[in-house]
Amino acid sequence: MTSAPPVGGRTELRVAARTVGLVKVYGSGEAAVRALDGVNLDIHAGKFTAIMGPSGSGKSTMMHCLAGLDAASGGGVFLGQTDLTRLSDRDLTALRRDRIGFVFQSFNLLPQLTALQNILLPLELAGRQPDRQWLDMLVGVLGLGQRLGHRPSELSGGQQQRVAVARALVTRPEVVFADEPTGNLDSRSGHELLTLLRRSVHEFGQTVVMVTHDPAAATFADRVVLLADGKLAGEIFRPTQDSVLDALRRLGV
Ligand SMILES: Nc1ncnc2c1ncn2[C@@H]1O[C@H](COP(=O)(O)OP(=O)(O)OP(=O)(O)O)[C@@H](O)[C@H]1O
Repeated sequence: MTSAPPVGGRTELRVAARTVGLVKVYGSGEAAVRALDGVNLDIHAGKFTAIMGPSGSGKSTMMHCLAGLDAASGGGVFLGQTDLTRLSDRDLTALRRDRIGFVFQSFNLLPQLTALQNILLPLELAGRQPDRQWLDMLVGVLGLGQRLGHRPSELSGGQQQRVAVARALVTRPEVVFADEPTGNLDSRSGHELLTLLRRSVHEFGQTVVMVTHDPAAATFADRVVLLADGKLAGEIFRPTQDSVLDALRRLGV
């Protein structure tokens, strides 16, 4: 039986999520694709981690496995001490609802709900009451106070993305996963969004994991983890645009 390795360890960093020998194979026989090939990765709690690498290197697969959206083919995936590979579909759904936040590139807001209703949806699904102070703070920091009664179609792309961020943070999840969160934004809105994610980490202790192709976006992270061909291919602490570009170049991007 796989059990969660001790949290902490030599670096004194707390571990929010962890993969142990993670393997993910799509398809079977001749058509099988080994998207992840034995990845051991710790996601540090209260830190902003970016996952980067060439197209097809396994970034989205990694994130989907970590977030319990995709089942591992082998190895372990832990959120805190919980091994996701041992959970039933029902328990995984509850875990995603109660312990994880998501920010998708396409926002995924419900069009018939107002901004506020979208933000509160995860709490409603979990049968929890909003923490009024936290909600007010999020809405204030995100500059959404005047827009709470609007539907997504009445909001700009940047505003929609801020609603999506508020929705991801409202439950104070153990980890927020962001998949190319700036992909559909102009550069100013993208910069604002990354600043918000970074503030949620450094001011509120949130753990954030982001998949991105953008070296400028990666500089908002505390650490960049590089993937190539489904394997870990390095990491950069306190990334700069130059150090990220160098690393990507070495990987043939
Ligand atoms: N549902 C699937 N069925 C079959 N193969 C898949 C599936 N999803 C991903 N793959 C394959 O797994 C590998 C890793 O894909 P993944 O989407 O994780 O890469 P990525 O690094 O996120 O790529 P990109 O930067 O292009 O988004 C690729 O070879 C991809 O074609």
